[in-house]
Amino acid sequence: MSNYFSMEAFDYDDIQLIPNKGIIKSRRDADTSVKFGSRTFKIPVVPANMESVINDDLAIWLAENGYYYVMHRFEPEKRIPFIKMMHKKGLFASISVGIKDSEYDFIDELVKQNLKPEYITIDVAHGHSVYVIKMIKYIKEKLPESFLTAGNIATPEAVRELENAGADATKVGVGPGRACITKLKTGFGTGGWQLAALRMCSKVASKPLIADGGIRHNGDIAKSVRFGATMVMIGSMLAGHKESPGNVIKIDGKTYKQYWGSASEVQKGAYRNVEGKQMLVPYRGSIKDTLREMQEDLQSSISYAGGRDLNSIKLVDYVIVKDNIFDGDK
Ligand SMILES: NC(=O)C1=CN([C@@H]2O[C@H](COP(=O)(O)OP(=O)(O)OC[C@H]3O[C@@H](n4cnc5c(N)ncnc54)[C@H](OP(=O)(O)O)[C@@H]3O)[C@@H](O)[C@H]2O)C=CC1
Ligand SMILES: Nc1nc2c(ncn2[C@@H]2O[C@H](COP(=O)(O)O)[C@@H](O)[C@H]2O)c(=O)[nH]1
Repeated sequence: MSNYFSMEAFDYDDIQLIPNKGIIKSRRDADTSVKFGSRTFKIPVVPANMESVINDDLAIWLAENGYYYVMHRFEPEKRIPFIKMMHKKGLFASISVGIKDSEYDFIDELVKQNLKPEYITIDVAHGHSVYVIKMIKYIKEKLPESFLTAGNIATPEAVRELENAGADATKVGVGPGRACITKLKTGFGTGGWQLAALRMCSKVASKPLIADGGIRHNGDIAKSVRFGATMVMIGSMLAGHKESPGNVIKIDGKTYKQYWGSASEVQKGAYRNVEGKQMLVPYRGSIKDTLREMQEDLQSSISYAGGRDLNSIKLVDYVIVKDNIFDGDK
């Protein structure tokens, strides 16, 4: 068992990365692309696989425009038509599954229909579980060509066990999400120290990690890359767009969109094992502008890191400046 007591706990707001001598003439020369599975994507960012963040139209747009996506699993009967639709359009299919018995039938049905989604994500709250390990083994046996991500987890032990079971990537983050109340309801998770948890997991990971939850500023993407993330999953910051599934709400002349947790009462339709809430996020226009700005900011990060691509960010020094980073206005 690791000794977590001696671990330095810090989060995104406690860290600043230290610049190196720049070697590129323009930020436009910085390459933000990332390989994940057999494909290369424009930026290491993926919208959360939540019903309030992604839908069919957005998945199509993301796949067509060089971005990674993961469709949510909350309309299970639509997954097979979704895979067929994406493949008919010549696009990759990336779906989520759970671990209940019916999900084994779903995998069997994919095999029966010879449907091979390029990416599968096992999406459960407590990913370090014998039932997740069982599902990983089943999927890798039945659909060995699909790139399989498993999560969510919080510890190096979990990374090792899920990788050893056959996962091609693991997803780190239990409780740091904006719509999350896991930390309050259960007392568990990486809320408040997600970045340190990511660093700890990256020390043992031999396959890609996805940092999931807690991103509040574009600079947090570069910080995630510095501490070991290949991909960064984002919910609340990508839920307020015209393309986002939530309803538009106007209050006192300001426009918002609804964002709800996947373990919220709204999602579950019942108040049972609720670990999420519904909230409003500011309306932000088109997602393509937000993703473009994320790419530009990441290009600046690469320049400050003194390199030409994302690898340069992984090597920079950093300082911990606890409770000292303000946005200039506070
Ligand atoms: N990243 C995060 O911090 C969190 C994310 N979520 C998201 O909410 C959605 C619903 O999650 P989840 O409740 O796992 O989905 P499910 O309702 O599909 O539950 C997964 C399965 O695991 C069982 N289970 C056993 N222990 C736990 C546990 N501690 N937490 C959850 N399930 C457990 C459940 O049984 P039973 O219901 O009978 O216990 C169920 O069979 C997912 O999309 C998940 O990613 C939810 C919470 C935290
Ligand atoms: N504890 C809970 N976590 C949830 C729930 N629904 C989603 N999530 C996780 O949050 C991230 C997104 O985080 P954000 O900080 O970018 O908003 C998402 O990918 C899930 O891992 C929930 O109901 N409870």
